[in-house]
Amino acid sequence: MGRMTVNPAPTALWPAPHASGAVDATVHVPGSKSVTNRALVLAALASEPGWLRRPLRSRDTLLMAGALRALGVGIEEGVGPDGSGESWRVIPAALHGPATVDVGNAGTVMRFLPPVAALTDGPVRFDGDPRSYERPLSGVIDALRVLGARIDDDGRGALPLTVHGGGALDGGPVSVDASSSSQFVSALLLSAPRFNQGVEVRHTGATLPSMPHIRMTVDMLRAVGAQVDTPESGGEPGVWRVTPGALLGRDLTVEPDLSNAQPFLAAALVTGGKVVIPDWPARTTQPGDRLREIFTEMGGSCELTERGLEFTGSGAVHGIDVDLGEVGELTPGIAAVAALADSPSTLRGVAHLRLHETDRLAALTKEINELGGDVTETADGLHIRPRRLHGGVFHTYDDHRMATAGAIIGLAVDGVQIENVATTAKTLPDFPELWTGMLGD
Ligand SMILES: O=C(O)C1=C[C@@H](OP(=O)(O)O)[C@@H](O)[C@H](O)C1
Ligand SMILES: C=C(OP(=O)(O)O)C(=O)O
Repeated sequence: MGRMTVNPAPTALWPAPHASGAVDATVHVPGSKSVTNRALVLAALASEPGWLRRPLRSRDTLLMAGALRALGVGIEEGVGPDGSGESWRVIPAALHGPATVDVGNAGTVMRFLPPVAALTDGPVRFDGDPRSYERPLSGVIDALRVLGARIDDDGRGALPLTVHGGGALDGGPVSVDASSSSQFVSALLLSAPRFNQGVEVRHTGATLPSMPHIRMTVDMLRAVGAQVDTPESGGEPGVWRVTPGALLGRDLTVEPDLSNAQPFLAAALVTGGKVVIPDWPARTTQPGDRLREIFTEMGGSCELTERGLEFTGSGAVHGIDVDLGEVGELTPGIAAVAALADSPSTLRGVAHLRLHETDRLAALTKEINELGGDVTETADGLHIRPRRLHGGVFHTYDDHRMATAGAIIGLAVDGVQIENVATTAKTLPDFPELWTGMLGD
């Protein structure tokens, strides 16, 4: 079992609202973290300014924007060309060091930015939350060294570290074991159009999690004019190639974060109610789109209409046996629903979650069991046998998805208190307001 990160500061307890009946609400979910942070990097590396509309403003994306600004990129508040508000104008500029980057505990910032830093003309120091020192990064560090970068770290292949930008990077072929995080592959691909020789990334590990997130990287690169060859476009299995070339400045509207839609859909499922999520994309690479299928198997039904995704619970919640390797970030919310189901569940393919914001397998097991549940860890996931749960404190370990998982359980179980609900600010700062708004609708 891995180590759970514990916030040493005493933090407030949030009484998770108990649902008195079936929810019936429309919830506007803010923009996708994964899309916003990729769009910021690509816009910063482009050869002309671009627009980002309805960007997510959360801890992870503000850290990304702050880091790019520290490297010289202009990111201004603005009104988009169509007059809509809530936009960022990204103005690329020569990338400079020295600079300091705070990654917080954002996987996207700690993995996507070292390749960008290698293109600057000076030292860029990376630091972050204590947990960021424990999260895997060696795939990015080792690969960048092979591609020509100079990096000082303390020998652990992790944060903190300094990338000594040389004004350019050779690029070329590189092998990486991305079995601990798909973000290693995404990181190398995102900056590769700016490497002298582009990149050829060959994944060498036995497994590769979160493929939809790699597809998101490829799609977004292509949308700004990059040439990318992938295993899916007829290339070799496990090999991605990016050709060097200039990137376009685009006008991109960010989709709602479908993984952050999860607790609201779960609310419809566990209360036998209905939730509508406006602007659910008809086609997307976001892993949260798989919820339509997973939560249907668990007892709900859904329909994409002109109002958005209309999701309805039947009143029954069923267990599920599912491999979540492609959609690991959905695991905490699925585990919460599974703990309230009428039959056991097996969640598989997510061993790498032990190195996410916290050890999510250990944290879910401990917190659900402390409310009276019966969860056991397996080598790559969880067995969940539903039991009658009781109230108590649900600890979050600085993990936004633990907080939302606890809130789902609180809908059905009286007296659940979430410790440090404010940790949802990592990707969804408005969570408590959206949650109580949904219940009051
Ligand atoms: O590239 C991305 O935006 C992400 C990739 C996934 O990371 P891992 O492959 O490390 O699980 C996912 O869990 C994370 O929330 C976001
Ligand atoms: C794993 C996650 O985040 P990160 O981008 O920090 O890896 C997550 O949001 O579930």
